Amino acid sequence: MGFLGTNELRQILPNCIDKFDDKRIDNVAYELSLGEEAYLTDSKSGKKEKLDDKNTQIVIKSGQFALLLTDEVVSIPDDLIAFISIKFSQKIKGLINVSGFHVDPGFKGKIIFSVYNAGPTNIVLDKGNPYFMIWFSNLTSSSLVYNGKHKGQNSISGEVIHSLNGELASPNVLLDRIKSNESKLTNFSWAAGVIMSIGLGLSVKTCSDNSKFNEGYQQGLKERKIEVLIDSAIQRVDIDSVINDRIEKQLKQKKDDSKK
Ligand SMILES: Nc1ccn([C@H]2C[C@H](O)[C@@H](COP(=O)(O)OP(=O)(O)OP(=O)(O)O)O2)c(=O)n1
Repeated sequence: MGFLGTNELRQILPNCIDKFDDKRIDNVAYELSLGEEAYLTDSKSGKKEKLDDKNTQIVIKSGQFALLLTDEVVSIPDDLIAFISIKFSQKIKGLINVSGFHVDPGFKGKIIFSVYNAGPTNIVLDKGNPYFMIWFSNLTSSSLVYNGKHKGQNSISGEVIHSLNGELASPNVLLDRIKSNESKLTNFSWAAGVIMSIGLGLSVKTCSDNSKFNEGYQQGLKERKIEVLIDSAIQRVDIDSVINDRIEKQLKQKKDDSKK
């Protein structure tokens, strides 16, 4: 088993790649480009993107997955196996090839790359640009040829998209949630602070009202005690003797007056 070199690629690839272009041979690899379909996991519509002359770009946001369909239909000869990857210029930005790395002998169809943006920034890809690489290797003996469900694949199937549906706990989504929870917590702290201040003010006022009431009550109690004391003192004085005393004084006065 050995990888095919540049000259061997030039000989066999015109029969293996439907849109073969000699300029796409890159040493011992061939460059594959982004085709007409892509699916982004943060798609609002939940549908795949159709790329054409007007809609030429996709943006894979940081922390998002995407499915990318190649422009080329690849036909692997029965006596070869191929290996696929993403070019370094995209990898360095954080684009990771999550999907399989091999293409079976006898496979024919477009390749679907499942990728993840593990980088800190959005990654922009253009239709028709070469982002992928494929290497070919011969086998040491003959093998079974591929006859599975991906045979003849020409688009990103609903089944494949469905497998990526659901909530994606990407770092960016989590970061957004943390930020939103932080701002909710700040608002809650403000509201709690305001409520606590109002409560504190009310309880201080209630305490002061209570102490004023107590003061008034004690003062009233004192005055009432004094009234009771005065009343009892008055009651103790003998009213009759006072009246008698006055009558006697007046009688004596009259007597004195008549003598005169
Ligand atoms: N990123 C990739 C990787 C592989 N393939 C194609 C080429 C392979 O020959 C074929 C089957 O690969 P696997 O066996 O790894 O995939 P599955 O297990 O999904 O398919 P199957 O059930 O047919 O084995 O899928 C593809 O289109 N895109």
